[in-house]
Amino acid sequence: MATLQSGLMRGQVSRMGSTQRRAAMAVPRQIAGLRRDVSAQASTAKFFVGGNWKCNGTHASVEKLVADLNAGDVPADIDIVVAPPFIYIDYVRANIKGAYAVAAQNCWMKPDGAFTGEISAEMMDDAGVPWVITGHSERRLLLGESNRTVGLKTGHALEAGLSVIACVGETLEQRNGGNLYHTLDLQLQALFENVQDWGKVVIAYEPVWAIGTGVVASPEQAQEVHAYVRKVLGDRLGKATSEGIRIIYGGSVTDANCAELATQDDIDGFLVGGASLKAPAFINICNARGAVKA
Ligand SMILES: O=C(CO)COP(=O)(O)O
Repeated sequence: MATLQSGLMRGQVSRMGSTQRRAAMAVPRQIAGLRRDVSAQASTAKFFVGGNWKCNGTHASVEKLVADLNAGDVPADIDIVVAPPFIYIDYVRANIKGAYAVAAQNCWMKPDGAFTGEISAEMMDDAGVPWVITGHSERRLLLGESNRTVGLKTGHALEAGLSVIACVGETLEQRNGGNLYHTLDLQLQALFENVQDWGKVVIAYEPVWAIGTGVVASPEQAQEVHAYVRKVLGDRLGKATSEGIRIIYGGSVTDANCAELATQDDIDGFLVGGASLKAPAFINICNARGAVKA
């Protein structure tokens, strides 16, 4: 229990239900040591906050969320992107203020054709949607998207002119089985095989065990993985490129835990699920580092 407590934010455990507590107890605070020295690199990137609304909302609730986001003060010197369900994207795009860009939560990997139910990156570009999320763990795990599929979608979206938030992250079984870095290596390799222009890619590290569980990675746990990802990027792309790529953290981020996470050298922002549906919390997360207001 001491290990669990020390790995979580203060007060978090007492607010959890029993299922969440069990999940939290299975999360080791100390993960296997890094295979390489990662201390030589640090981020120079602009802070980035994404709100992934997932499959949530009604027209009425989306209208209210947009109005509430429009009423809030957010920093002018960061990037903020919200990802509504497809059917509400155009409404949000047309009505949200300029501080926020919109994203789709998925895209297809061909421009057009007989792909019933899919929406292509070209269509998003045509409809004024500049961002897309690829490789979210819910699509990997619930819809069977492989590393290869995620790589192809990411590469295709970039070629179609979109910017991409590409998600990586391990399950609890992978972490506990000592496969954290191997899992990340394979996920990143699929991106290396398909991405030409890294200037339009944000990487979201989202440990599956932290998504929607209330069990946030500790700042040290998140930093350790972010530093590893940046080192891998640096080895493949060069130090200057890797330092400019945003590596953001997702998994039970709230306005209570974001400030401490944001102090870590290699945490360049957040991808927020549940808390992005509440405007005051999301606005507070956008202000996690404190900055000049828009
Ligand atoms: O999956 C996530 C963002 O993409 C994280 O979700 P939660 O913030 O609800 O844990």
